Amino acid sequence: MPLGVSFFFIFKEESILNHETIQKEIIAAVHRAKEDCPLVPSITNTVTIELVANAQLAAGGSAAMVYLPDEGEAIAAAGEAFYINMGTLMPFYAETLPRTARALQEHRRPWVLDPVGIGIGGLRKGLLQCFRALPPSVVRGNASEIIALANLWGLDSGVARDGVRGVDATDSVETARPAAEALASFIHGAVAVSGERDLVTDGTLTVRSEGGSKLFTKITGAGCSLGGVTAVYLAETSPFIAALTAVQAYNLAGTRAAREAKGPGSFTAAFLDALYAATPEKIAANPFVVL
Ligand SMILES: Nc1ncnc2c1ncn2[C@@H]1O[C@H](COP(=O)(O)OP(=O)(O)OP(=O)(O)O)[C@@H](O)[C@H]1O
Ligand SMILES: Cc1ncsc1CCO
Ligand SMILES: [Mg+2]
Repeated sequence: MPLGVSFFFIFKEESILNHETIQKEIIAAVHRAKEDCPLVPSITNTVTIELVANAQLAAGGSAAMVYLPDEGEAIAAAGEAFYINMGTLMPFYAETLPRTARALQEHRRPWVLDPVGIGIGGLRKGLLQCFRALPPSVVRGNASEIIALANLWGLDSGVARDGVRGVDATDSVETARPAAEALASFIHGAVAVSGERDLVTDGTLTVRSEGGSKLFTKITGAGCSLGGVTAVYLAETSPFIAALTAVQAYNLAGTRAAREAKGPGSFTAAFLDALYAATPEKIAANPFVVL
């Protein structure tokens, strides 16, 4: 092989993420989260706040939930990554969320946005418009939320309408792929779309992760807590690997929990146990396909 050609192959192998290199990065991220116990604060909804904190602890992180503007600012600087979930807005969030997002930008802290309930009201819309100029590192949502956010930010989502109804999805994950890729490119980060099969993209590289359980749709907060766990891994690795690691952990733990659960109540407990017990190697070995 001429020297130029072999150099090309070596360069290609080292610089391009493939299935094997992605698995290695997932393993490293899970190890580091458990070793470092990063502080990952959240401003999240009041419905699922406890599940978010418990899932973050199970992944190895340290959780801290705040509501007030000055506390959001202060803890944004103290934390290593951050999670903002728009589920249950209150009037003072008009001040808390922009001030926290500005502090995150100033201190160069990566953060995850879950645009829950996009489309419900004016404050939510205004705050999400404000985040266009203060972008997160990862957007995590169900298919309808991802399509709606791409449309709100004027990106080419591939779907003109948005099918959000309350906080649940009415679109398929595959339908949201163009919106997810456009959003990920726009934020120079990653987007995770949840559903029966999850999609994770950095705008160029798109991966589909399999597993989980239908029982996830019978509890509230599986998606919210997935966002919180993504933020834990974001303290340790790139947006794309963080988003995929969390998705892989959820699909593995969800599959295992469903084997023992009798219904939504026992599923939630079995899921937290399985998330806590999930090894880096098993998380990386959960089935995923590079599309
Ligand atoms: N039909 C399904 N089969 C398997 N796993 C699923 C299914 N639907 C959702 N999940 C999993 O459930 C988790 C949450 O995804 P979901 O799309 O329900 O989020 P969400 O609608 O934002 O949830 P919430 O707003 O209640 O927190 C993800 O890990 C996803 O893979
Ligand atoms: C049910 C619900 N309502 C507002 S936030 C939330 C949690 C799921 O997104
Ligand atoms: Mg949700």
